[in-house]
Amino acid sequence: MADVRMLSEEPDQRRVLRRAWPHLRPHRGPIAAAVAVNLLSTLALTLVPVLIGRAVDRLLDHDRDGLLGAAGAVLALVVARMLLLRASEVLLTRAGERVVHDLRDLVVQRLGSTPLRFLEAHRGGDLLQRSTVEVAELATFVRSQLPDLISLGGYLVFTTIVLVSSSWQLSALLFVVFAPPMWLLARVFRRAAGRAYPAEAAAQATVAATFAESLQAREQLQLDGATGRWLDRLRADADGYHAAARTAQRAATWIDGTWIVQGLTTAALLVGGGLLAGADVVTVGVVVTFVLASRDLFSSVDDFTLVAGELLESRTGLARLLDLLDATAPGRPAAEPPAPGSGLTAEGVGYAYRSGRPVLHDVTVHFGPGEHAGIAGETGSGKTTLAKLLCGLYSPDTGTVRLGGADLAALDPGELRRRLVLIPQQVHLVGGTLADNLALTPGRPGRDDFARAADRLGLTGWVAGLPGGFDADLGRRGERLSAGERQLVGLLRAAMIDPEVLLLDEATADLDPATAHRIEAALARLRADRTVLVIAHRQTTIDRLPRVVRLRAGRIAQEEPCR
Ligand SMILES: Nc1ncnc2c1ncn2[C@@H]1O[C@H](COP(=O)(O)OP(=O)(O)OP(=O)(O)O)[C@@H](O)[C@H]1O
Repeated sequence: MADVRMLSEEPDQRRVLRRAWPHLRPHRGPIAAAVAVNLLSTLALTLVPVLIGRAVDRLLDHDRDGLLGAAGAVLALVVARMLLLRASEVLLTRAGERVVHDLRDLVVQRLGSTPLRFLEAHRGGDLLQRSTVEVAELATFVRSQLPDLISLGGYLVFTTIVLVSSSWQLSALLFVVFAPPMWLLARVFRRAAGRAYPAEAAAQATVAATFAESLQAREQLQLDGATGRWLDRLRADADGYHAAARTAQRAATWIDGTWIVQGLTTAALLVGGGLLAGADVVTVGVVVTFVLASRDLFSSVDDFTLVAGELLESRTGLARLLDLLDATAPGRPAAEPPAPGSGLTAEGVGYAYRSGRPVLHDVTVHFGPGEHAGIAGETGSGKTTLAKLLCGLYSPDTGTVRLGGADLAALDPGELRRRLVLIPQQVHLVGGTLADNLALTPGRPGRDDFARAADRLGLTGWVAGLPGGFDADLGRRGERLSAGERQLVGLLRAAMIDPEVLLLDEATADLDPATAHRIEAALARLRADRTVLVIAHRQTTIDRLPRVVRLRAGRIAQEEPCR
């Protein structure tokens, strides 16, 4: 079995920003502008305590004009800060939303074109969590926390510069009393949160996956009377999530220690500042500036630790999303499309769903252009698997499938889907009308195309018989149609795509004679100028086919002579 790159529950959290850079680069201009405006607004805020300190010194000097000037400057700074902050929030949210929007598009596009083997190897809930919940959380972070995070970072830098340039002695005192314990607390929090948050995200994904599975398997679970046991599993997953969430909560309590450090620092500043002012080393205004700025600094550090928690969570989500994007990145560049009309060939093809248990062995078979043939064999002999390999839905583990000489694995996926169409046993339909389902065909076909396809396949009467015609509501996932009727929808889609090779995996469910006849008649009309391969499950079909390739336990057993 060819290796599938499995996504880890614990994503690679190193160099997340560098890995995200290719997705940020197209938006670097708006991001840089938003960050610059945000930093300007932060600078305005940082200068307020300095001006208040100056105002206090003017007051003590009985300098009335100086006092009024400082007070006016404070007012102007506050207004400027408000306007700049608002502008930066709008700019940053706009730029961030664009990045998230593009990421969402990309993940949908990658999941749509990634090999089925990758999708089958992962739990649906996990992929759902990464491609929807993780993206939504990133969008929330960009809208609500990212502007704060940038302001806080800027505020810490600007305040440090202002304080050091006002008094190095008080700055040294502030640094010695405040920085080491805060650094220690931040380190402990980071270590605890670094483990707890990914574990919480993984446990949440497990609950989503089990829940999604229970919806898919609900009928079978009820039929088997296994609902109780399944509930036990759901409960165990929920307990796991609960425990992981509590650990994450405990990690967050380290942040409370910052209150004690803040109280100690204010006391130290008041005593140290008082002594320095008494010795005329600094003015009273500088002490006021320090006390005010340090209070702002504390609340910034508080906010920073809170936002840092959100940042770590969002970083985990972004890392999980980037892992998914890396794992689903397109492979080698597409090869030149082959000229039409050289037929379809499997050369020494082997395939295994699970390691060491191949279901196809060394299958070599050629179907010429315009040939009408069947693939038959007992249940489980590998007919459906061969059909999926012949239309490029799966890539073989060994050997090659070629269309007119070109390896299907190297063809552009769009080209592949236009030239080879497989109608499976169970055609999957989406909730909505017949027209909604027919519209899910390359080239954005409209009503006229639907009507032409129906006319070409002799299905106009069948469509007219549905309540509402093309507007007939097919129910959730098309459940109002039988397996055979779903295949008619598949044939209508195929008629619009007009592929070079059409593979039909006959529905195994019992078809009513009218539907069986409609499928046969539609296939006969579709045959002209194209290779049509039928995975034949019914003897009546086998009897009608001009050539039948028979599989036994994954090998070509015999070819029945042309009739
Ligand atoms: N998605 C899958 N994962 C694992 N094993 C699979 C999967 N699909 C098919 N198989 C196994 O591969 C083997 C071949 O299955 P396949 O569906 O190709 O046979 P088939 O001849 O089309 O059978 P049928 O006539 O019942 O449709 C079977 O043993 C089946 O259990």
